[in-house]
Amino acid sequence: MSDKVCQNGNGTAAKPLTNGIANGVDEKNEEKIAGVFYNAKEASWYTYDVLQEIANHLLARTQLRPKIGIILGTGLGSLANQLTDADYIDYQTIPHFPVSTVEGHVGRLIFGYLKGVPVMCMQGRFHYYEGYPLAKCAMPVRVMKLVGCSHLIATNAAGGLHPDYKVGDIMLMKDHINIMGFAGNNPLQGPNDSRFGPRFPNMFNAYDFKLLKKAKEIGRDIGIENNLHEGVYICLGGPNFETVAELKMLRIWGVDAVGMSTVHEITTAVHCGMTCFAFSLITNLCIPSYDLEESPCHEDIVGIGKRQENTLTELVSRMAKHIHMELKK
Ligand SMILES: O=P(O)(O)O[C@H]1O[C@H](CO)[C@@H](O)[C@H]1O
Ligand SMILES: Nc1nc2[nH]cnc2c(=O)[nH]1
Repeated sequence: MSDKVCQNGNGTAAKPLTNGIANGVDEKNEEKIAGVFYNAKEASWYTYDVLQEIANHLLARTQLRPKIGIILGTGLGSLANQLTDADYIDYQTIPHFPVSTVEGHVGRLIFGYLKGVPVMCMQGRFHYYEGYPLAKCAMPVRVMKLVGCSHLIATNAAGGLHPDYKVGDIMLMKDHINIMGFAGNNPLQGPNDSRFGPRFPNMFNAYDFKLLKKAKEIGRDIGIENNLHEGVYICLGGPNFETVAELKMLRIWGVDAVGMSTVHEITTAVHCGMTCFAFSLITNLCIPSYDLEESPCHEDIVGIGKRQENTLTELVSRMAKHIHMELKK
């Protein structure tokens, strides 16, 4: 057994997390968080009017009018350090906004310029396992739309199931499996407000084919083509990582990377007509074997994101630049 903090998957000692959060619960926000646990009704509370109120609040706090929304996944938050002339808006200060409770998710919105392109960036997302209903997890996507974003770039940390994947590789998402939706849990559940989109949205081209092609081109330009893949992502509810039997099943299903986010965000974005691009940073390998000494651990996962900051910044900023130029045409 090695002496790394988290080797055996039995959980790590509770550590103080970022922005004052300890053991996953910020004392100041404990009441707010406790109030949302398992309260699915709250999801449908985010009506068009409430979301418009949030969007108006944000627009009053920044001069920027970005067309591109970015969601930074676990450990990928440092990409936000590259934003210039930025307005930082903590989630706690936004009316009706949840708070981030996970290490590696700072919990603020940033309006700024990414290599000259105006963007709206979530430095920290919301997960189902935090106790938020899926519609609430994905709610900021609708806010992005109401703020004026036509495009979404979503990033995540994920376990690599495909046998060719290595830690640090990037998997461009070409599709996903909405397994939580299979079980009747979907962010679009409940009354449909057609101002956002249709009752029965089509997910056929959820991940924009042209953007996918552009990302591969950029991958070649920045010399990461050998570490760049295209694959299928699945979001499980978490927070536990997978059993060996589950990994075996996911492989049979054609899953290449496994995580606990993104699918409900993309579903919501597609529903409201946004063009989506997403990728997974492969932070650990999901090897379906009982003979392994190591199992995934959140602290390691956060670390991989930080390590890949430069590459990820290059990819995201070049994609943003490309979208920006296309929108100008
Ligand atoms: O999907 P993101 O937020 O990138 O984070 C992934 O990494 C965390 C587990 O370490 C989980 O939250 C999982 O979803
Ligand atoms: N479910 C899941 N989420 C992850 N996020 C990062 N790695 C993993 C993983 O192996 N499994």
